[in-house]
Amino acid sequence: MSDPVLETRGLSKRFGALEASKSVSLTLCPGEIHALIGPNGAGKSTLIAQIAGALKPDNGSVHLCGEDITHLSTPARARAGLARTFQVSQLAMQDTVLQNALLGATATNGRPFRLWGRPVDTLRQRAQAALTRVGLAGQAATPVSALSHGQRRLLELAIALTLEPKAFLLDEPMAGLGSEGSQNMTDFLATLRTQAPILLVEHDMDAVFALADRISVLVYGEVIATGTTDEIRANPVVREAYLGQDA
Ligand SMILES: Nc1ncnc2c1ncn2[C@@H]1O[C@H](COP(=O)(O)OP(=O)(O)OP(=O)(O)O)[C@@H](O)[C@H]1O
Repeated sequence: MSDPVLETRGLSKRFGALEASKSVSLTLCPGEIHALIGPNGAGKSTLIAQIAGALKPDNGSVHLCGEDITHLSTPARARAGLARTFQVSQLAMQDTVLQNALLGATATNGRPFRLWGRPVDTLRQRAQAALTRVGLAGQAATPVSALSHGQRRLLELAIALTLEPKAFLLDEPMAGLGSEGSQNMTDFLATLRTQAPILLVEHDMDAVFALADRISVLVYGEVIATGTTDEIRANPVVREAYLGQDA
């Protein structure tokens, strides 16, 4: 297998007596979608926060394209090519779709709102290209508050795209979407992997099993299994701990 784009080595995090991450080692390889699943409270968001730089691990390290990025801040990791979308929407509701996308593009400058060093037109083109990619080019002048929930999720992905990422961290992109919205998002993510590999945290098992090349199962902060969709479906420990007998 080729070298991983993103790798965690022995990430550990405690909240008091609770071990929310127990020496988690994962890889994300070029072109793949690696899904991270597990019951509520298993530690998925805690792990994503450590990878994105929002939470400092007690032990372990995070590597992007072979570089140790554990010491970098969240914005520095984003500039290095780690694009994260959030479980809870963080869009600027009163601003337009294009303004929100531009914010993502300017963030790669390291100097939000100060566009020295990079022509504004280039940033605008990059933002517009990302909106076209997610199908929101026609809504560029629309305030975010007027978008549907599904469109807002797509805008979050457009902002991630403006970072020209090396890897995507997607935390529950299907959350709050109806079945049609989930299907649209599933179709979109299937195309997105050609741009950069995706570490996908998701509760929607239909989407996970449709999209993932590999799945890791987290239970009580520990990866209890990693494998292909067929291997995970057939794993008796996973069925017992999470998927149930019907999977
Ligand atoms: N800042 C914190 N302080 C104390 N405990 C925390 C903190 N953040 C998370 N936890 C605890 O760590 C455990 C893992 O939480 P986490 O949110 O990472 O799980 P999760 O798998 O993402 O859950 P969900 O699927 O419900 O989003 C939980 O028991 C949670 O209560």
